[in-house]
Amino acid sequence: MLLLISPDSVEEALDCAQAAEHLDIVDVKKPDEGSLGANFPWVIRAIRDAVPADKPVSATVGDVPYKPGTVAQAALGAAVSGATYIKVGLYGCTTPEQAVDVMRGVARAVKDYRPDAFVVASGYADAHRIGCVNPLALPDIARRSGSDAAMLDTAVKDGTRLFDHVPPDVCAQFVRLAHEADLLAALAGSVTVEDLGALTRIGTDIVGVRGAVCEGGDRTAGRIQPRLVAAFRAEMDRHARECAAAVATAS
Ligand SMILES: O=C[C@H](O)COP(=O)(O)O
Repeated sequence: MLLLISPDSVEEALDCAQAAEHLDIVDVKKPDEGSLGANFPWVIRAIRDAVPADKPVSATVGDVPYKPGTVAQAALGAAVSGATYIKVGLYGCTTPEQAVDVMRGVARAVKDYRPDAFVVASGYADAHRIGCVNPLALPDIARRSGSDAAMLDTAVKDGTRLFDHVPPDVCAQFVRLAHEADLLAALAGSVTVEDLGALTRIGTDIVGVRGAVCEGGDRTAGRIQPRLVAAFRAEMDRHARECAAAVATAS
């Protein structure tokens, strides 16, 4: 499982750089503009310059409306600024067709510019609270639009977590659907170390985290702490070892 950490500024990205050996993807966002709030192009550029060259930089394009042209242009802006993972939160899409429209535009805009870019279609585990597409529709939306990964995050950061809205067995179904479509499955949403066992067992490819590695567990007032990133990674590695041992024993 890959670890994606979301700094909100160049300063926090430098903290991530200190913990670079423990993480896999640096994900630029602006949490005060929403769950997948988009940051400024110059912040993405500065963060790309600040983190080691072998760490991919991801950027969120926002909790986007159903405006395929606008979103495609914004996604290209993130790619031009140096992000190679482009994450789009399909907040304003109420049907799978709308979501496919948006993601098709994003995939084309981004991959015409940079064919090796990685496009992530993100829905929300608490979609029922905001009226957007159902979480289990995401893998098919990602497949039909030419995206590379299907993701879930939570839209409302009120202390509830991914599994409060989409229990582990349904997340497992999400991962299965993504894998059947040849996509990576990414899961996030106030994930804590307590969730890592289940996330590992169900075969999650990417876990996205911010709050759990911020001081006091506070994703808005707290700042990312390199020691918390290291501790989180150590727990991920422990679960990966336990899972591998259980598989070996069973076979
Ligand atoms: O992409 C992942 C998000 O940054 C998750 O943030 P969170 O762990 O604070 O919900």
